[in-house]
Amino acid sequence: MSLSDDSRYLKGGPVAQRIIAAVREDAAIAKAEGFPPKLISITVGDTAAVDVYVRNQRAKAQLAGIDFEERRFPATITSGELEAAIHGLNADPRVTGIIIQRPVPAHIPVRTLQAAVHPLKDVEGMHPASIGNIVYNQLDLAPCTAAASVELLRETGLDLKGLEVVIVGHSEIVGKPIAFLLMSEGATVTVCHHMTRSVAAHARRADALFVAVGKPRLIKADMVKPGAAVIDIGINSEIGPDGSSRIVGDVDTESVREVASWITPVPGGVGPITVAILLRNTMVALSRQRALYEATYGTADRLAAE
Ligand SMILES: NC(=O)C1=CN([C@@H]2O[C@H](COP(=O)(O)OP(=O)(O)OC[C@H]3O[C@@H](n4cnc5c(N)ncnc54)[C@H](OP(=O)(O)O)[C@@H]3O)[C@@H](O)[C@H]2O)C=CC1
Ligand SMILES: Nc1nc(=O)c2c([nH]1)NC[C@@H]1CN(c3ccc(C(=O)N[C@@H](CCC(=O)O)C(=O)O)cc3)C=[N+]21
Repeated sequence: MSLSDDSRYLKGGPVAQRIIAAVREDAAIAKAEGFPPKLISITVGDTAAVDVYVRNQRAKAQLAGIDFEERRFPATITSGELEAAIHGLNADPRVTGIIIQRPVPAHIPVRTLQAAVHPLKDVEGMHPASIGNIVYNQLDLAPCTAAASVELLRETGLDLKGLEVVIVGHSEIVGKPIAFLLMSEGATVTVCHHMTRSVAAHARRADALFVAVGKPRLIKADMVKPGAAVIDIGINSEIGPDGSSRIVGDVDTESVREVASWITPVPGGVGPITVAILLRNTMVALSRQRALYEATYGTADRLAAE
């Protein structure tokens, strides 16, 4: 059996395609009604994982009928200058959503930037006011990667209620929101990080293991419970044996696939769904903006109002 036919592989492509098809229909309707969706990506400096992400955002946005614009800023820019640029985008009625690609250079506090994005345009749900919603189980606009990872776990058909879940990595954009999303589904959640005494001891208990650290092959077969679902979120650029650059996750897929019942490939797992959810979130943001527009002008039809 070829690897791509192996049912142990939880592939992201079909899930992403489903989401993008629905976004495409919504976007076409919104456009016809005078509300074309537009997503702006802000990149500061250079990072390989960001380049892959932005390239795919552009391609899939085009497929879905969402305008996409990349704003690149040099690593030497000040936080104040970036905040001013974000405020300009907040005020621009043509802009539906703003995503700030992480990481940003060390001299810029990323939280200040995330808080500068207007919550109605916050398509990643990273504004402190937005991320609070997932604590209250309001889940329709969650951080994209976290939502994508949970979406892939659902593909296993496992009952999330009471499921033993272990998450390795507790960043505010991936690990922590996954924990909240799964708690709201009734899972029992353990979160590990670099101070955890034995990641292996926790990981071996997991029915579902999520890994978002950024270290190739951190998770080996002896850290995985037989029959578990392993969701590999890592996106790491590596130079392969033939000298060319390639993307690998955080899991030693070749050995872990012999133990796990399900495993997400990298590439082709969580990544494509992350992009699709970003586009879906852009449509959620647009519908919230339209609701406000309607409440303000008494019509949802911008063409009629102008
Ligand atoms: N597929 C996708 O859509 C996406 C993939 N990614 C990828 O996921 C990975 C993680 O991203 P992100 O969360 O932003 O990264 P961060 O660097 O922000 O977080 C990494 C986390 O891993 C923890 N950690 C570090 N070393 C260890 C260790 N040895 N054992 C256990 N935990 C450890 C850190 O803990 P502490 O803080 O305590 O040091 C931290 O919580 C990266 O490879 C990134 O490229 C990210 C976003 C989207
Ligand atoms: N604010 C912010 N949010 C993020 O979610 C975020 C970020 N910053 N910075 C960078 C990381 C990385 N990341 C990826 C998402 C999808 C793919 C992706 O589409 N990967 C495909 C394609 C790989 C390819 O084309 O080679 C795959 O895994 O199959 C990659 C990387 C999101 N991140």
